[in-house]
Amino acid sequence: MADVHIYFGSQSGTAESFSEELQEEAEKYGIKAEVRDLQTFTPEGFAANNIVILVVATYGDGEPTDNAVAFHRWVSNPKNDGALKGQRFTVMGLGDMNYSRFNNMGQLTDTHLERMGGTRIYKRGVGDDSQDIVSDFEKWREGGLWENLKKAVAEVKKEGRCVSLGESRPNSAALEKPLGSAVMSIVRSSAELPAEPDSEPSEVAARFYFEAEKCTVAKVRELRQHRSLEEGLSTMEVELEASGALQKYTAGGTLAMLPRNAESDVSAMLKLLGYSESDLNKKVTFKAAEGAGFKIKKPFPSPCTLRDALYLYCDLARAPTKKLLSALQDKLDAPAKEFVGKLLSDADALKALQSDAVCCRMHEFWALLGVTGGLDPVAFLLNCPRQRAREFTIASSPLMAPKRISLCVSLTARETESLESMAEKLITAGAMPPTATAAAREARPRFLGMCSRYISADLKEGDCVLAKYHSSSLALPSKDVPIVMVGAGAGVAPFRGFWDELRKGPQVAPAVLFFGCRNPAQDWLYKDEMSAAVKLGGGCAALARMQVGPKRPLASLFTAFSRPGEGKEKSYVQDAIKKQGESVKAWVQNMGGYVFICGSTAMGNGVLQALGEVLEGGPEAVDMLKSEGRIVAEMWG
Ligand SMILES: Cc1cc2nc3c(=O)[nH]c(=O)nc-3n(C[C@H](O)[C@H](O)[C@H](O)COP(=O)(O)O)c2cc1C
Repeated sequence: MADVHIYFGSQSGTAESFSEELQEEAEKYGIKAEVRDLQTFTPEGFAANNIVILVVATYGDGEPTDNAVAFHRWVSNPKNDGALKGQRFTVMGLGDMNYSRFNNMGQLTDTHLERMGGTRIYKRGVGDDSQDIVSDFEKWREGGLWENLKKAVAEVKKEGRCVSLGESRPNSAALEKPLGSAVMSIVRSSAELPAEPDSEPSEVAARFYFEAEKCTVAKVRELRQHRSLEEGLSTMEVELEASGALQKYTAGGTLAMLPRNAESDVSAMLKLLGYSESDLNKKVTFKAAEGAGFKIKKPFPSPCTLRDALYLYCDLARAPTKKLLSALQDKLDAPAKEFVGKLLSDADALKALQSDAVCCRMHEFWALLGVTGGLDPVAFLLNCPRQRAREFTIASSPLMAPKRISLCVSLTARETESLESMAEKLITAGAMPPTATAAAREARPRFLGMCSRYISADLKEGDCVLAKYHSSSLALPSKDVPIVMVGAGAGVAPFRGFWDELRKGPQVAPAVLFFGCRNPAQDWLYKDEMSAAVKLGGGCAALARMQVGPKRPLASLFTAFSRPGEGKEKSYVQDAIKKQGESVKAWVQNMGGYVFICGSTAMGNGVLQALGEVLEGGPEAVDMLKSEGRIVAEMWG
């Protein structure tokens, strides 16, 4: 039995990979650790552990990740008080400071474990994904975790747990063989494939592929008046046919969608793996290396084509991870093998390679290393970082469009940093050949976001994508109270769904929209629809009565343009809020209204600050309204 059990609650894989790092590092300290997915948690199995580390992320609005729901229910239940008597624990929580319930799960897990009788052996860690979550995790690990764990392990060995636990069985997940024991087949036709044994997803990130719905793209259109991919200017509306569980979607909810790698990344990777374009239709499957008889863990749904494996399930837009390098190292020729060995033993060099600012792509790394082919395809496909689904706020309402979900997606684009300084660091560390400097000087194309690039440049009507729906805190209240919506750019997405819902509903209290963009002639998204949703005559009752045609649900529209053109004064949505300060105060504080904010973090924080200036009670009033769920902000970037 392991000395320490590391459980993770993870949605997109960060908590899972941090747990794996802890397991690996524990070995250096002579501690036997084992990682477990909270999905496989059973009360008896969990309670039987002497020392546990919980690495848990927070999702939704302060909620557990999908794989931690059952665990969270169990630890929250006061009936289970005392069930963990004598267990030693520590918690690392992952979250994002932009959410009002920052790190809620880390905090609650820590409190519940103590309430249930556990003993905290080391302080709770707090990771903030809006800043540098990797450094937060490192600081927590290095601030005394290992000393305290060693002490706890020695105590347990000497004194035992000191509590009778009754009958307890280890978690069945621990008995399964690891993924490393799988082998891959790649053949021309499905008929040649060996039978696949029963299997399940290997990692949290891979679970999405098995659970998501396949949906057809019904429509793709540019929403900006001026589009230029070269300048990184594009905002697309995507309409997806809502299949299966997606038909239960709500306005303001979240849709996670899986992107595809760019063709150039796949072509370069095919060569490195010893394949060519003509192999893309070959079928790939996995089976256990030691023969049938136990379940294997699948990296992605198979049998599938090599095309899907490379385009959909592998993330080729990032540098290799430690896991992938370790898996490939043995089959590399010298000197690449030695360079990779050096890289694996040097945390700073690895960090430089994986820096978000540089964004070194998978094939760029191998080119700098001087490797042009011969990578082991089985090790690559099993261990390559998985492609993550990207989340978007839904821009439609099921009341108006029950079978179609719209998304509004702006292209993420920025100048790419050169690879040169990263290559120099790795050369100095002995983890790259000196020839890398010249190769690293070559110009690189502009950095484009993985999913927004795919949508802007590649997605077509009739394509099929994998998508999954999640509810969110952006939802209209059931009461008839004022609604203040504030969105800039693609941040208008949920409000398009909202004005459609308001059009169908009985709302009498005013609903107003503050909308911001750069230039009204170039990027005013949904301009016609938005204008057609606003009451005529600035809300004048007499004019409203005269109105014909569909209901106009918005009492007012306030616009702000940050680059309005020569001679015109620029303004931002926060300026418009301040200008309408008295009305905003009356809607929110006198009439019990709600404020919804959606868009970039900079814009959202500016709006929150402006609200702090116009509302009675200042920033404290804003905090109070946030905690009551009457100011809801969804921010990104
Ligand atoms: C849709 C969504 C909702 C989130 N909600 C919260 C939240 O309420 N509180 C919080 O602190 N962090 C929240 N986060 C941030 C995640 O907890 C954070 O990014 C974490 O590192 C993810 O870990 P994982 O990759 O293991 O799932 C949210 C992230 C997403 C994408």
